[in-house]
Amino acid sequence: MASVKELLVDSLKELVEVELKEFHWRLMDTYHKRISKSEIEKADIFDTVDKMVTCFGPKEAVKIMVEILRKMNQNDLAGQLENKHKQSQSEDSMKTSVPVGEMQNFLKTHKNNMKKKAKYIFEGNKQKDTDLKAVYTELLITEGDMKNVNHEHEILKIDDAFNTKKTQGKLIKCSDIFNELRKNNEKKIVLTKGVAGIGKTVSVQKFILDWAEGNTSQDIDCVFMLPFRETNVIKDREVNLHEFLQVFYPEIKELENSNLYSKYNLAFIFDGLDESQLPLNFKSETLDTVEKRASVDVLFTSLVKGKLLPSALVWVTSRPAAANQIPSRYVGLFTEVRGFTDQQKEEYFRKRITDESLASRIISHIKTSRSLYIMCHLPVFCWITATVLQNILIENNAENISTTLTEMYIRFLLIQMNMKDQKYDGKEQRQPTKLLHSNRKSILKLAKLAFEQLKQENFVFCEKDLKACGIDMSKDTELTGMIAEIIKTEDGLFETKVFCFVHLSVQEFLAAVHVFICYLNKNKRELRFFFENSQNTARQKLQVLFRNVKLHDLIKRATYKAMQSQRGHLDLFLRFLMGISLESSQNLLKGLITHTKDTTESIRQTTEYIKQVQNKNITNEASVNLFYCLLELKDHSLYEEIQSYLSSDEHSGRELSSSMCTVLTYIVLMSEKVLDEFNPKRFTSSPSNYERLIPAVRCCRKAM
Ligand SMILES: Nc1ncnc2c1ncn2[C@@H]1O[C@H](COP(=O)(O)OP(=O)(O)OP(=O)(O)O)[C@@H](O)[C@H]1O
Repeated sequence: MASVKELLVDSLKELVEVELKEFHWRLMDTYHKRISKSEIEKADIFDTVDKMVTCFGPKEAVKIMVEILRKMNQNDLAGQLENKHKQSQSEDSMKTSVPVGEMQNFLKTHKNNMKKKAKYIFEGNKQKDTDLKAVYTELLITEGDMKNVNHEHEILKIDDAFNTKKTQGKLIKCSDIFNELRKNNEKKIVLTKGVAGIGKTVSVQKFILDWAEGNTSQDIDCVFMLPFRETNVIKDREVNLHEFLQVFYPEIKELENSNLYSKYNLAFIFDGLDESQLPLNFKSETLDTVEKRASVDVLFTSLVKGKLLPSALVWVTSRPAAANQIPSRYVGLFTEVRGFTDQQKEEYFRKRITDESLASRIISHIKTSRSLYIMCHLPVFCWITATVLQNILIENNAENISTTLTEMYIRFLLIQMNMKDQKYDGKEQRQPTKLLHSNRKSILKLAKLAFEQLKQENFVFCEKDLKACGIDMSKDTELTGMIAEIIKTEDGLFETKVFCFVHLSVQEFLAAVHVFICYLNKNKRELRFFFENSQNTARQKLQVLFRNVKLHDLIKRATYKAMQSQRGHLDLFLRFLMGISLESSQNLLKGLITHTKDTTESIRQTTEYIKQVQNKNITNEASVNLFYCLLELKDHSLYEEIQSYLSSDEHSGRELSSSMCTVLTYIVLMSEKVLDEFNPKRFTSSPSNYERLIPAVRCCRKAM
């Protein structure tokens, strides 16, 4: 039986040249938003069919062709196409072992299951799941410039670069993501980047919920959500696509011989590329059939390349540093999650905290602290802040509220420990030092686990990994609130449980706690990771063990390691490590740490060092991360310096480095303030730096 494409080609072959022209004109007239004019103008019948199928999917392409042929009075041709398509569908369904009714049942059940999963946000509290709709606040997502993501940008075609730049900055709703992709061109993957905790996973969840509730993207029959952290578990297996999906969706087991992969519109969402342990080798073999087995890496790269299931849609999310692992030539739409605007921050707190007066108090409190307010553009930080401040303000009306990200995470740790004690051990609320002291062993074990796994870029662990750090699974309460079981897989007779931290940022925070405690306790063996490199001789390795490790040395090495990391997996860790070194943080951690250390001089040296690095030519991500590191050290001087450049008409008197230009742009974007006039010449005279300032132009009334 002929394929859909063959049926479509056969129909177009019947048209004479002028009729084909009319067909193209009608197609463009109605669907110009989804298919580009320039592509269709020069297309022959084969190109036209290919474009239609890629753009609309096979079923919809037939429907559209029938509709246009009817408008052209080609009723016989339209009728023939419709009948042949129906016939081929019923023949197909007879060929498969799965009757149509059963398939429809599966699709319905799957949609329902996806709805149930997407309904709640995973915040580590099994007893009290957070309802997505109750707290979901629209996020700022913009169409970005792939050029900024890909290191190979020099080889991008000029017209590609122009096309992306033209629309740069356009706002995109997560529920429209695939509609936007299809408007763009025939490439089928969306790549969304965003820093840790900015709301990538929640955006994906919101898309799924909207789809599963029948509100958007109803042309997609089936959506599969595939978090990279979970796919890592089977990364070494050889599987075909069906077997791969079955690991996450056991309900598709019976559909192996069905027409699910050939006749239905499918969307695959791969969340968290930065957590992937796949080699992502796009130059390796390519798979083009569902039946053949290959490594998970080949399956994923073939889907992205559009060779495996060419009409399926793919959405990949990633933290910025890892996003460049997908070559830009496969990306049809590139978006960036930018977090909450000032208005959205407020909206979030009002949704999350139902007691209106408490919400108002929290909002006004956050507004009084500059760094807290800036940080709150990160939704994850809003969540932690809401949890912490709610607790503090309800409990003891305290006025002295911490302001750094790190201090918020320490308080979050205290809240989770307190909740655990009250729930499982029936203990009354206790004073923080006592609370940390009594949970010391558990926290130290978790912190060790966090660091051990972070070093290896591992974000999911099995019972064996927990045991290696002395965590006893039978004492389930040890894990409560900070770590959670995510999946259970059945491997033959054995059941494997897989765990992860409640949020990746919690793992990064605990890893920093571990490293700081090792520094305090002079546990040099544990700190070797920062001082060693592969070229070290055995003697040099031994020297590390005898060296007196100074805090600013350790931080310098950690900064270097973080900037070396391809996937940026140490960025947040670095911020926490700096934050913990402050005396105020050490005081909060009393009970967990046995003694504190005066770190004033080390911190002075560290801030100086960061400012030196900021003057060098470093990546955008490193610039922004180091800017945050300074805020973590409660050093607001860079922030204030940049504000002064923005508010004055004068030349700053200082030529800003490329890194400082990035930070300036970042501050302008985050502050939401519309500048009256933006004149890059005030800050820099280097044309290459102007490029880093382009996004800031969006936020001003007049740009020079
Ligand atoms: N749009 C939103 N509305 C309300 N809360 C949100 C939103 N986006 C994120 N959050 C909150 O922030 C937390 C972190 O978000 P999410 O897990 O989506 O971040 P992420 O970008 O995927 O981070 P990572 O790269 O670390 O995995 C969520 O658990 C939720 O509490």
